[in-house]
Amino acid sequence: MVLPLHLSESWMLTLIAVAICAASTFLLAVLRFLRRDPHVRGIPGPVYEASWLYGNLPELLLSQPYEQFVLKWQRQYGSTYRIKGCFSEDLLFTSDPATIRYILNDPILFDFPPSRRFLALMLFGEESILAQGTGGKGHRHIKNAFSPAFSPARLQLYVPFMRDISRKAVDKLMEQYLKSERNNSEEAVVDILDILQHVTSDIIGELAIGHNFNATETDGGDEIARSHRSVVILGSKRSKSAILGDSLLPRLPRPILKWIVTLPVQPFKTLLSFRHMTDEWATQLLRENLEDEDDKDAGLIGFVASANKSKKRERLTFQEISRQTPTFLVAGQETTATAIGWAIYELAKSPAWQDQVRKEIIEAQDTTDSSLDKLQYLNAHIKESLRLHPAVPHTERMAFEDTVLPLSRPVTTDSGRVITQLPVRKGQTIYFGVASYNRNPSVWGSDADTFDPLRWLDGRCDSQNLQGSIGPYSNLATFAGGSRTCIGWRLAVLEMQVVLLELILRFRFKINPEQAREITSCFALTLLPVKVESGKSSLSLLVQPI
Ligand code: HEM
Repeated sequence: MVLPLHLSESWMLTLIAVAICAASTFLLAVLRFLRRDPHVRGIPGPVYEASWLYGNLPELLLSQPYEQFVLKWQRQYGSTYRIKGCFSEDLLFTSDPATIRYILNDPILFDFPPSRRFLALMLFGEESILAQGTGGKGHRHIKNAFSPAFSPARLQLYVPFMRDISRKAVDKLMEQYLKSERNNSEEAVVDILDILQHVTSDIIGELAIGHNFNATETDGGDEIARSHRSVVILGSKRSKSAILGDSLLPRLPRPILKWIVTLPVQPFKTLLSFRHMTDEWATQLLRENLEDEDDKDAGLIGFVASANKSKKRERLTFQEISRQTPTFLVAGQETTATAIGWAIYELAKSPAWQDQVRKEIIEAQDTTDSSLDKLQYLNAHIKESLRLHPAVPHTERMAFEDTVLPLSRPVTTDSGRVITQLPVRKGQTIYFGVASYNRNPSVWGSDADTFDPLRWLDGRCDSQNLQGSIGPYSNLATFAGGSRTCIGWRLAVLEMQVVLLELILRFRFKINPEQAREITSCFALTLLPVKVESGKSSLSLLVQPI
């Protein structure tokens, strides 16, 4: 039988790709075996759940709730333990404040493993801040140039816009409420996840690139917003084969990889289409900015481009500016939607506390702009929510040289030796457990696992009373720290303040008793509070207008 040419070609290509992957799997397994680090291998950790092919990664990445295994392991083995990766690779997992500080604060010794940078490179281009290594000049150069665009004064300019979008979200919620069936208390079950995703999409679009996606009003927005959504959905699909793919693909030689990503398969098509679309948009935006001295409507990217024009030395290149467009859209949208979702979910769980937060907002004389920081209950709620539910629950670093990790507490190895520091070899992957650190009893006390916003008001979380201080915001690991500290953390907190304020004023949220047990934390690109049914995630709560 003769296959049509295009079909036979794509079959051939797929076969070659499969053969390459199989050969690399074998090579990788051999390499892993030869490079096993005796120090890390001797650290206690969960072996019983691990399979040779996937290691403990299915427990880490696919279990619901996400915390199920990481907290169990933390209780059992302490803040530093070993887990298994694909092909039985020894990976270190840590929530130890001393180790984390050491790792985050040395940008040359530790950075993303090549696999992470490769993903960013594919999706955003090599000039993206996420694709640049912290050991080189490029990362610092880009970060220094963009940081002023996220200053408190600059972000305040966008508060009226954020309020505007939040009020559109209120209207949308009301529309859905009116369409839904109500119970005797006039409450209706409404899924708030899509609305939050549209709100944060609109805000990041306007802030980053001065473009209104109009996602909240139109339930999805324009072509770029929809393409961005497809990327988020693609990234959130988790499975054992995705785990294997994530482990294998980035290790293939660059030319083979470049060829593989051009294969006519849907995931690559989605990624490339998003990249082309945002590239085109950013190019047009920057051209306009170059021609127009006073282009005030070009968002943070335009602000940086204007500042760049007046620089005599160390100017950013066109790509160094434009490639941050897709980076900010992806890094800043889903994360913030997730964070707001968790904050509303926690309010819904505690009606009395919710009333207290609302009362404070109503009684405040001034809830505009900078006065948002004075709303102590609202801010305590935001901090506690970010502590217990970090949108990025763990991240990875690789040691680029042999080194010795400090430990704040001694670890007893499998052979019974007590160690107070841990030597690791060049190439060792270390998981930084953000969620585990934020719930580490050695840092936050024995009730670290309990949602208690009052801990932020009674001095328990003052720096001098905590065993560790890591991130840029309230000693939380939520926005990481060191050279890869989240550039958008102030924006995220401001967005949470504005959106929550508007929603709390207009609606009362309650847990729907029928779904109370079904909502769980699910790691799908970010850590979401959702019920997953037939592949669709939802966060349905009982909503009642005030
Ligand atoms: C609640 C919301 C957010 C959370 C929890 C969050 C969390 C994080 C974390 C943990 C990192 C470090 C990643 C790592 O080391 O592996 C990071 C980096 C980053 N975030 Fe955020 N983020 C949030 C919102 C935003 C926003 C609104 C933006 C908008 C621009 C943004 C842009 C970035 C960028 C560009 C980086 C890379 C920084 C670098 O490599 O130097 N994030 N974020």
